[in-house]
Amino acid sequence: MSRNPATPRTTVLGGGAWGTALALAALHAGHAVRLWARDADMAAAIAKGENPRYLPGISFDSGIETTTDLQAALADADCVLSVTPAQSLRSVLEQVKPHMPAGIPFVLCAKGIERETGALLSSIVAEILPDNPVAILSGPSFAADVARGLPTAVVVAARDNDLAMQLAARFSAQNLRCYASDDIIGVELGGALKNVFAIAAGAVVGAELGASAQAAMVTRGFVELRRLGAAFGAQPETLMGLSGLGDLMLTCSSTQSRNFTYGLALGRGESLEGRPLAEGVPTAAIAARLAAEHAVEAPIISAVAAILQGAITVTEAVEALMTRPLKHENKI
Ligand SMILES: NC(=O)C1=CN([C@@H]2O[C@H](COP(=O)(O)OP(=O)(O)OC[C@H]3O[C@@H](n4cnc5c(N)ncnc54)[C@H](O)[C@@H]3O)[C@@H](O)[C@H]2O)C=CC1
Ligand SMILES: O=C(CO)COP(=O)(O)O
Repeated sequence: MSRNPATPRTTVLGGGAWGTALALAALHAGHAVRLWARDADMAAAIAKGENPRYLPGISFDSGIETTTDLQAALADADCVLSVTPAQSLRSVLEQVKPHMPAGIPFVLCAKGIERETGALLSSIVAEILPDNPVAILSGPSFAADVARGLPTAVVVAARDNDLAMQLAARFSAQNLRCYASDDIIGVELGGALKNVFAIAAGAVVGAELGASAQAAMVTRGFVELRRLGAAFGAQPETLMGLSGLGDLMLTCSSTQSRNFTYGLALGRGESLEGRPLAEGVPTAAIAARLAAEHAVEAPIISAVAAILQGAITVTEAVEALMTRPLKHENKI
């Protein structure tokens, strides 16, 4: 179907909770929206105004055009939002590459680091789609809140500040406020690593160690985020913002977070089989390796990785963290 060239034409890759919510947000911002889902039933349901698997109980405006055909999805797009899980990005990009219009922004909305290589997602885009500017959309934003039209603020980062401003304006609408940033690395790291600390915070709560321990875990996790940020060249103030402190506040304290509830299950000793996507699981392992390679002290990230590997228990991890050598609080 041809679309009005004056209307922003946004293509969303991914028919999960966040892809659906962002497609709706783009629709509400006045865009013509096409959503690609690999699953035909999912595509059909979203076109009808529901996503019973990932956004149960929420019905929304139909008006999102859906397809399982990637070429058709990308045909006349002028901006692409990439909303499949972090570990699938490389394979999705290989499929996207032959059909991707040159020069249009590719906006990453997943939160994670590639498990196999340690590559930041933006560098995978730069490698596979060298002719498309990459941007990152991140910040404290539960899909269900955005799909319900509740007020939410996020940040959009691009290396080129003008592009970041254009994208922030493009996706802002009455109840979605987008700030701009030129710090891709900081925004990316904040989004990826908060998931690891959400697992840690959930584990503390699940093990009934108390609200004080939860606050300590999140605060010291934030120190590790700032240390890794410094090692990777992130701007420190970025991590004090929405994709950093803001997303830690949200996901380290709410049972709406899949990473927090994954940690809860860990702390309670419950089964971890068949749980919803928890991006912090693969990211913890690779973040622990990256921290070691960059000589960054990151005992919480290492502890989460070791717990997930089955090498230590939550109780052992907390005991080890509590008995580390005493130190000055502000030595980043
Ligand atoms: N749900 C939320 O509140 C938010 C999620 N995010 C991030 O967005 C990303 C996606 O999360 P959700 O949509 O919530 O996950 P989800 O589990 O609800 O949906 C994931 C979707 O990706 C599809 N998918 C998985 N592998 C694929 C592949 N190889 N090719 C094509 N499609 C594939 C699945 O079929 C599913 O439709 C994650 O990185 C998450 O951290 C970011 C902000 C908010
Ligand atoms: O990233 C999110 C909110 O900002 C969603 O968190 P979860 O993936 O833990 O549900």
